[in-house]
Amino acid sequence: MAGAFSYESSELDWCEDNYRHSEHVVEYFNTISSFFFFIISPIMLYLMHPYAKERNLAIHMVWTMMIFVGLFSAYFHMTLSFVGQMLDELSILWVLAMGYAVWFPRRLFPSFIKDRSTFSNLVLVVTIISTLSSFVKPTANAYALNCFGLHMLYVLAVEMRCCTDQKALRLGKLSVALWVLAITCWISDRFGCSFWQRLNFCYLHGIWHILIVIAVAYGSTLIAYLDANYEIPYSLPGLQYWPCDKWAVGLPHIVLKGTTKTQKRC
Ligand SMILES: CCCCCCCC/C=C\CCCCCCCC(=O)N[C@@H](CO)[C@H](O)/C=C/CCCCCCCCCCCCC
Ligand SMILES: [Ca+2]
Ligand SMILES: [Zn+2]
Repeated sequence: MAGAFSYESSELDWCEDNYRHSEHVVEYFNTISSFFFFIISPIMLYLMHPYAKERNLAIHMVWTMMIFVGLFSAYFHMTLSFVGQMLDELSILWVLAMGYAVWFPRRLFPSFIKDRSTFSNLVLVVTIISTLSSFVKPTANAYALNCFGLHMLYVLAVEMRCCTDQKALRLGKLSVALWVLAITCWISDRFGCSFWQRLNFCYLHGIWHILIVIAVAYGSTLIAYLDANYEIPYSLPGLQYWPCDKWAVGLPHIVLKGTTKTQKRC
């Protein structure tokens, strides 16, 4: 058991040279880049609050758990231990499950599912089974997680088919572009390491960390915006960018221009 905590007990080893910058941190840049999750997650929690308050406070679980993804990712790259790998992968699985439970469009539910709470229970059962099966062949977990990423892209594409809202379309294109860039870095680091070592540039996995957290911020805001239009249309949801809506770059969030629960009660 103690072996599972020991340095380099994971079968995974990313392209970055081990112990290059510190004798205590196996992959330095991969560890440092995981801290991006700590920067983006609290900002997203703050920006999502008006929408979550109106829709369901459980939505905050997604970005709260992303803080743990960052923590476990940093621990994994610092040690490359088996426990670090499992914590990193299982925390991603549970964030994805949370995202599906709160945002999966109601009209795409399987016909035998009546409401969101039954759907969430189904997601919970599937996630518990996946958690247990992740110990069978741990090296396959990352690929399975990326398949969920592909499924999310499919759900987004289905939802955007009839969309004419220019701001949402732009956000959709940006999310997909960021995801493509991120996954290219992840695959290149995994399978093209000897090439990158020859160029003395072994930082693609760290760049993946930065790109994927921004892709998730963009993609999840878009899904949340489509959800708000469907579930709380009276609140007149709109899309804006933080810190300044006029800038070409920034973090997207939902603004509610119509009535809200508190206003309705008055
Ligand atoms: C309708 C469903 C909506 C769900 C929205 C939920 C959003 C949260 C999704 C995912 C969190 C991703 C976190 C990535 C953490 C990276 C840590 C890491 O690098 N781990 C690696 C080892 O260090 C590991 O090998 C990585 C495994 C692959 C993880 C793949 C996750 C899928 C990401 C999907 C993101 C889609 C973005 C949206 C684009 C439109
Ligand atoms: Ca390495
Ligand atoms: Zn990583």
